[in-house]
Amino acid sequence: MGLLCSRHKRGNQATAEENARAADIERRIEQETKAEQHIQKLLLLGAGESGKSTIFKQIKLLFQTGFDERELQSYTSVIHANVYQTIKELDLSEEGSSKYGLSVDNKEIGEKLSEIGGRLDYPRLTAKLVQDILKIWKDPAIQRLSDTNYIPSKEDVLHARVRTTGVVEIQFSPVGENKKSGEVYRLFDVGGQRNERRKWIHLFEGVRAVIFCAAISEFVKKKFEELYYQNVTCDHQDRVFKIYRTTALDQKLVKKTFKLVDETLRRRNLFEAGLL
Ligand SMILES: Nc1nc2c(ncn2[C@@H]2O[C@H](COP(=O)(O)OP(=O)(O)OP(=O)(O)O)[C@@H](O)[C@H]2O)c(=O)[nH]1
Ligand SMILES: [Mg+2]
Repeated sequence: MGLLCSRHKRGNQATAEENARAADIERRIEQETKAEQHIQKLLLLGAGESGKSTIFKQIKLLFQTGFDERELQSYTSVIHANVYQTIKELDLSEEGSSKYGLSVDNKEIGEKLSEIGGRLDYPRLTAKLVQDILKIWKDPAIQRLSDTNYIPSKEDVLHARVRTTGVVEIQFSPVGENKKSGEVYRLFDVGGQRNERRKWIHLFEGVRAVIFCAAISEFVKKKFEELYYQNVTCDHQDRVFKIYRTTALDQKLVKKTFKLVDETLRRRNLFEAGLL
């Protein structure tokens, strides 16, 4: 833009100015490229609902600014939508958690209603069914969410579910007990739906590590490892293959896991630089 605007100026002065500006832009691009080189890019991959965005949110909470009031509030509509979408899951979630699951007495009703909700033709609404619906409505898990003053907590946001479309990124430097790692990471969160693939595939080659989110059994882990080593090409021999088990909802565990990822990558960097 700046270069185009100065076109109307006449004489050497304008040219000198233009040259200076062009040099300045070039210097800035160079600086930015150099700075970019220090950033380690990490890509979160995995099927839909495998917890990629949950990890992304945890990283934001752990190593970045977290959620401000507005962001928390913006999740209210998501959480309310989740209630309608997942009344079924409310009764199946973790034992004893009255916040995210229906109370034990109401589980059976929850199951019955969600089964009815899934039918193609609904039965006539009887007095008994209305009573059941009222009971569910009064459950603390539901009441809490319908309070007019309700503002989602961090935990609620972690439990909230929105399908990701496109690519979302965050840049951070992990902080340990009392010090920063020194590494700067850029984490990419992408959609797990098949039709999202074309939006992130270009990132694949440029990333330092792929963090694969999946519920993985010992058997699948072995198979995965076998396949990886059978298929690794010369170009990717410097890629590290490691499996860490974590629960995306458990902040402490995610922090520990990320520290391990950070350590592995830092050691790898030193090794590649010939320092180790
Ligand atoms: N019980 C349980 N639920 C989890 C765990 N991790 C994530 N969830 C929940 O499962 C859902 C996962 O959703 P996301 O993190 O949005 O999944 P995603 O991989 O980003 O999905 P897409 O964006 O559609 O590709 C959320 O409702 C989470 O709260 C976990 O370890 N245990
Ligand atoms: Mg997602």
